[in-house]
Amino acid sequence: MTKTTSNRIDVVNDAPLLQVKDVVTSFDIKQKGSYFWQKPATLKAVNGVSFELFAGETLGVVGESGCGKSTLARTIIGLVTARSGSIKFNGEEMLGATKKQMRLKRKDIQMIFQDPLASLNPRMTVGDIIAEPLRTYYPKMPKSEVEQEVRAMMKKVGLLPNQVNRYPHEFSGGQCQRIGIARALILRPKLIICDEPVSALDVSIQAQVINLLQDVQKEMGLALIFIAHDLSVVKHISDRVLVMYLGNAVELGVDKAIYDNPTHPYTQALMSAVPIPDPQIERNKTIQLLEGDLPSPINPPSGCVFRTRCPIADDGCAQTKPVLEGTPDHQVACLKNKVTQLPGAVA
Ligand SMILES: Nc1ncnc2c1ncn2[C@@H]1O[C@H](COP(=O)(O)OP(=O)(O)OP(=O)(O)O)[C@@H](O)[C@H]1O
Repeated sequence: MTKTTSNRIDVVNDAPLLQVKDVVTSFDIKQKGSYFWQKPATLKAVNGVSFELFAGETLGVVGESGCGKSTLARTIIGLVTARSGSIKFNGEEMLGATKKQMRLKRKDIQMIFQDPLASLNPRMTVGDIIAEPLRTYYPKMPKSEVEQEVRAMMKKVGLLPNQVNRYPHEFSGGQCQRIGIARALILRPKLIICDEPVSALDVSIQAQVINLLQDVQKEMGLALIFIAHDLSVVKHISDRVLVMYLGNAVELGVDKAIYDNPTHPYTQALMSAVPIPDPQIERNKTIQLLEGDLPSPINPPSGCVFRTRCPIADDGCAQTKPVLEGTPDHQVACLKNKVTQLPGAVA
């Protein structure tokens, strides 16, 4: 796979399509062994995350399991409600929007899920699955037009239009993900949130699905939020990357800054595990292993949440919580390591 150049579309005034500011999403958790009169504990799955996304741009979101990537995605699309913060889409606030307002916005924001087969209704034909959003939002659209749209979309995503009456179980994992993509695209959204869209697929199929996403992104001017464990995949597809740890954004920057100059000790550890195509460099590199377990998000460490596993933390890191700071192209939330712009590191 070769890296494509940025798809970002410079819109009037360069206004962001999506503005996420200080978003906190928490869950009330009844702890094991607690009495019924005891208040549930609060688990902050997303703890004050902020970023902006522009039309046509791809933001990769990385971090180990349980760091809040999916909850962030589900909060943006409105499947869970944020406790506080602001999420603006096209300049309009989505938090606190009425159901009717939210329904209209949902037309422009779609989601693709990790398990392609499980995310499709097994009792519906592929044609009905892809057509469902059209029927919901345009109930008066003539049947023949719906059929035409569905067949055209199947073709666009590499499915045979004559498979329209088949059921999801008759398709491979990669084909099921194409069905999910067709369904997400049928309303011509502006943003697609892809939550680990290729993790469940064979490596050989992953590249096909990613290339398809990139092709439709270019053609339709889509913005993508791409959540993944595989940092190589994120590098290939992203214009910018957000690194999360225990519900917090610890580093945010253009892909070159994050991959060539990882600055937060957590990002450095993640990046050290990414395979390098040159066998000699790969053989000689040191993988930074993270000591200790991920702390419980119910009882996170004071100050910097990464300090309990950080090789460079000192007493000060327990006192002050770092915030993202740096340049527009590269920001880091660390009290010890600050962004240094390497000559030529950032385009
Ligand atoms: N509905 C829920 N109720 C209670 N806790 C939840 C809920 N959803 C997520 N969590 C908790 O929130 C934290 C973040 O979970 P989330 O699924 O967002 O992380 P993730 O980074 O997407 O992980 P993964 O990569 O494994 O999907 C975890 O501690 C998880 O247990």
